[in-house]
Amino acid sequence: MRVSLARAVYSRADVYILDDPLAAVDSHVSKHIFTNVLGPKGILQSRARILVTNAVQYLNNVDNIVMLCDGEIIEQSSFVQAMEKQREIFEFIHRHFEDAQSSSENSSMLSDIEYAENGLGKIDCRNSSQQLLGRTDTDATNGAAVQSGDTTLSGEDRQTEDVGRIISAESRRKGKVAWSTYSTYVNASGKGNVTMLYIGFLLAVIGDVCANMWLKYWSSSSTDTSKSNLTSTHSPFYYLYIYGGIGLFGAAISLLKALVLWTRCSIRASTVVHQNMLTGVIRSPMSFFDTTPIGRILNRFSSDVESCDQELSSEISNLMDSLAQILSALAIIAITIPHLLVITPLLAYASRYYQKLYIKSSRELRRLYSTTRSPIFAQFHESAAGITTIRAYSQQSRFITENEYRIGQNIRVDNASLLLDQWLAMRLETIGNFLKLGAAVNAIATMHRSGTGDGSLIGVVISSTFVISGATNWLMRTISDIEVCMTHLERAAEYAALPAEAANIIEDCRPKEVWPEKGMVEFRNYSTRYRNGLDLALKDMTFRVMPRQKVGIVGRTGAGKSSLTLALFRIIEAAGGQILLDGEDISKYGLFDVRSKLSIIPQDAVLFAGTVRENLDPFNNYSDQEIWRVLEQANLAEYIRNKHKGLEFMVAQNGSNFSAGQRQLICLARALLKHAKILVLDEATAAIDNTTDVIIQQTIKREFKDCTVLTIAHRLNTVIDSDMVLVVDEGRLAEYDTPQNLLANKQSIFTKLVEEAQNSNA
Ligand SMILES: Nc1ncnc2c1ncn2[C@@H]1O[C@H](COP(=O)(O)OP(=O)(O)OP(=O)(O)O)[C@@H](O)[C@H]1O
Repeated sequence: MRVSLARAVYSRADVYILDDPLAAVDSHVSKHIFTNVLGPKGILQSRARILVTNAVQYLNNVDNIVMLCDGEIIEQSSFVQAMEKQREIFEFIHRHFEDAQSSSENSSMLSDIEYAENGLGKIDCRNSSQQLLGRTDTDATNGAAVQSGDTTLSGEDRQTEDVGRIISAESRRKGKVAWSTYSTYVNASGKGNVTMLYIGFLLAVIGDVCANMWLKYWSSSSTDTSKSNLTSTHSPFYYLYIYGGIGLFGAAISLLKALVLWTRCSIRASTVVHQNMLTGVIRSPMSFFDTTPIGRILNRFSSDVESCDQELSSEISNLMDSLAQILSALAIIAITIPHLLVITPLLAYASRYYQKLYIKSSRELRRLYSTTRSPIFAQFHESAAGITTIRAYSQQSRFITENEYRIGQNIRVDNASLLLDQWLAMRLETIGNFLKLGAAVNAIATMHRSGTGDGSLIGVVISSTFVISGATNWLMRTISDIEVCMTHLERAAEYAALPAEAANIIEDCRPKEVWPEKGMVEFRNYSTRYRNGLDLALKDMTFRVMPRQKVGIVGRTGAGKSSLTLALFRIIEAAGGQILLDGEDISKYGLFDVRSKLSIIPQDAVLFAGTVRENLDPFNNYSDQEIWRVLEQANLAEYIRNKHKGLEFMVAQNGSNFSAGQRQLICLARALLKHAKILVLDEATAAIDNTTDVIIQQTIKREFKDCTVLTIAHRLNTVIDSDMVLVVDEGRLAEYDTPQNLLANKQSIFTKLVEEAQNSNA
């Protein structure tokens, strides 16, 4: 968020629209942002600012407040007017402070600890608006303090960004395609299918030779009879029928070959290659997705797979056809004028020489073509995803230029490939012409020697040399194209062999159905990092959460709170130490067994394209009644009911037809439905207004009273009545105690966080 904000600030626009920039940051940072950037004395003071926010505490510092309800503006006024009129805005602000106070009052901590003693000053909801009205803006000292605090934060941030931006360069192999890639394709096609194809190929060669030899026999028998003035013993239909029969045989073989190739080998190979690739990517650890742009993955799944789907099979078909033509023509020459074969090795050698030169460049060019395509996909994906930002900053021309540049780079490679094709074609044509010349000279010499010469024989030989010339040309290109296509298969196979996460299920070591029965969570000297080469995100953490305890996890932005939950789900694996659930080390179980036992409402709530029902219950395990019950509990039932189609209402891709808050509520409903023994709430209500938040908090308390709940929160009021509070600081466990004890210690980080929250609310 801070990076987006910085980008916005430096765009120097006239109007700034800031969509809840304070939602996912702690109170310290949010106050800093408001004071130094968005507020009346901030950097943007001379610019028009439209701030979309739930952060009610800043409303007295804005010029105009617009309140929306059900898509309509229900009130619009300055803060002072709104307080005087005491209508919707007043009610909303009032409710916010009432809720804040009631959640504070609910907490045992607040009843035990004298707030006044800590110098925090209780918020009086009756006076809240007056407090807001009378509040002077952040003074210079405060601002300075915040600023000094942020210097460290910016430092951290820069460091984080540097690391976060590391995108691994796309690998590009060099040299020959390994034989293992060919065998991968043969195995994917199915060995039985390949054998059938091979037999079909041999039969096609035999059919071709027979057809040509029959033609020769036919024409020579008519020459013989005319020479000896005899009538042929067979009618022309005899020859024609047999020739037709051979032709039919050839056609049947071709059909069989095509069927085997296209309906068995090709489809099977494509399915297997795609499936393996998909499995490889889906099973990849998070570090892969962190370092691989989505466009690169899309490129492999589109153009590389397309090449396996379409090009490769048609090239194999071409290869078989041209090879069959060459072999049958060679067989005819060998039977008729064998000494002509002497020149064929020479010509074959010359063709192969040029083909080898060609393939070296062509293969690398194709690899380069594939790697220069990925940035086009990546940039296109990035542009489509950030279209609103691009338009808002009028950066269309920059993105178009960049797109053109990337396409240009790709076309340059394509152009070089086309030129290379012409280079090869010219050389192969010349070689073919030498063969034709050799055959013609040979025929004339033979006729000259014998004085007569067998016309039919010479005709067959010359036509065979024409076939050899054309087919050799075609064969050389096809061999090259197959190798080039194999570079795509090589790329696909590379994704199929990506390093995978731990096994989903370890058959020899599966937890009991009821595990974790109690819900005890224990971290023992646990450390983790996002990937090799990065600093530890969590360092030597040791703590224990007792069954049914409610633990609030707090800390500054970037302290490591979310990493803690990722570690629990084994999204990132341990660099040292252990995590135990009910005393069992989670690393010994398969990932499915661990993850299916936990529930999470994540910071970025994820919804999938499909119906509301599918999003809540993808495996169809629950009845409609149960689903409505959890929707009711999540305060969403009315909204979904109003959608007419109810549970069948379609959720758009990424849940884009739901607001951020509603997406979180659907995740809450999902967790309520699953009702796992351990629930993790990662800023689960960051995008939800305070009143709904209070309802949700009550629901969670009621419904998960028998469960262990770990709550990560920036709004401290949501964790202040937890059984325990765990403070994370720079990846370390800084404090772990009851909120009462932590607040009793004026030096504790938790006390400071609460003070900051109170200050920003005051
Ligand atoms: N995918 C990632 N790759 C590399 N480093 C990461 C990644 N995600 C987080 N980090 C780093 O790990 C550290 C802890 O981040 P984490 O997201 O756990 O913090 P947090 O306390 O949850 O922050 P916030 O309150 O903003 O959500 C930070 O230094 C962050 O830069």
